[in-house]
Amino acid sequence: MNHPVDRPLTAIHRILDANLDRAREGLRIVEEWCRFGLNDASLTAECKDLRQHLAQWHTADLRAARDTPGDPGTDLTHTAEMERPSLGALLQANLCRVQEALRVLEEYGKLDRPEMAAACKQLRYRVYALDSQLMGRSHDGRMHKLRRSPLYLVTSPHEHLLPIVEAALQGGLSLVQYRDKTAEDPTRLQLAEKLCHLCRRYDALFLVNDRVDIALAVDADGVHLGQQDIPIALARQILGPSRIIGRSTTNPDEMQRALSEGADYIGVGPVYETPTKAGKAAAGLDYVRYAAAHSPIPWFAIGGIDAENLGDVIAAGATQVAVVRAIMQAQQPTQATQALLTKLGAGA
Ligand SMILES: Cc1ncc(COP(=O)(O)OP(=O)(O)O)c(N)n1
Ligand SMILES: Cc1nc(C(=O)O)sc1CCOP(=O)(O)O
Ligand SMILES: [Mg+2]
Repeated sequence: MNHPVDRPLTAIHRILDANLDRAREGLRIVEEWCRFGLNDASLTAECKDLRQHLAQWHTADLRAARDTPGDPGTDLTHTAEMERPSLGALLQANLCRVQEALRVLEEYGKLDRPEMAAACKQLRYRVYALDSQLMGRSHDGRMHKLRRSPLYLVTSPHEHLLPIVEAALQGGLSLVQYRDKTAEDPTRLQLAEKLCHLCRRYDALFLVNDRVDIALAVDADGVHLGQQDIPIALARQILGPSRIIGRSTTNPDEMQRALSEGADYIGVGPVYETPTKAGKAAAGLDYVRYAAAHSPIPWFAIGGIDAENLGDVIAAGATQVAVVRAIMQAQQPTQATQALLTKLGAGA
């Protein structure tokens, strides 16, 4: 065996050659999903541009250093590479591969071609941004965000709807549902689109109440369906596998059905009677305790919850709550959001 210090430049060239290939292959795999799975022109263009930037550095001298038969690593395969339990896992593995390859190019590039090393550092930051954009939109990525959202704002119609939601986002909110039971469809569509963009800017999830068609039209992260809305399986068929579907439940039977139908999360309520949903009897804290003991999926206590009674809801076992008036009617939505988040143990 030749010691690498005997021929360091050839070895470095082999490392650069292999990692330029590795990074581009990983990008191509991600690009195919952006193009054919998501139909997303801008993510597809970003992957392609990254690949083309890398191609510029893959010069003939690096290719000439390749020695595949003499490479002891070609037979080494980790079992994790043979198993991809989900699309999310496949994309994540390839994004990690690209990031690792870029880091290798950056480090070894410093020894031989510093300009390429500096360029690869910038490309790595772009891949991180791609990662968060893309994984934020897979089912795994969306569910990860949902689990990390202790507070869920369900909106009500308001002349200052967008500024209120933005104020709440500034207070740390990361999950929003557009709920409007009375507006005409063109208004709903327009508001849903604006809210969706706003939420994206703050890296928050955006769901639409009741309306699968509007959720799809604005490319929302999901939909919330009540007991009177369409079956979850049908919504899944329309929305595809990556979006979140929530279901309202008021008692253990409804919870059980929501679970067997494949809900991603459930609403648990109304905890207290509320004018926002007038006429619906309270399910009470007993049902919150039941959910705490039995729900295997994320669940949000909802109905009449405010800063005053939140402590009781938390004491009954809730770690995630949904509110309408406590934010929509607050004098200062940013501070109201922060106060609720602090009580939920997630304040700034
Ligand atoms: C998080 C959350 N939970 C429950 C509901 C209520 O949904 P639904 O029973 O369909 O009633 P409407 O909101 O459509 O009046 C919800 N929207 N969000
Ligand atoms: C929209 C909604 N759904 C409920 C349910 O129990 O399913 S309670 C509710 C209204 C919650 O509004 P507020 O926070 O203003 O009381
Ligand atoms: Mg509904």
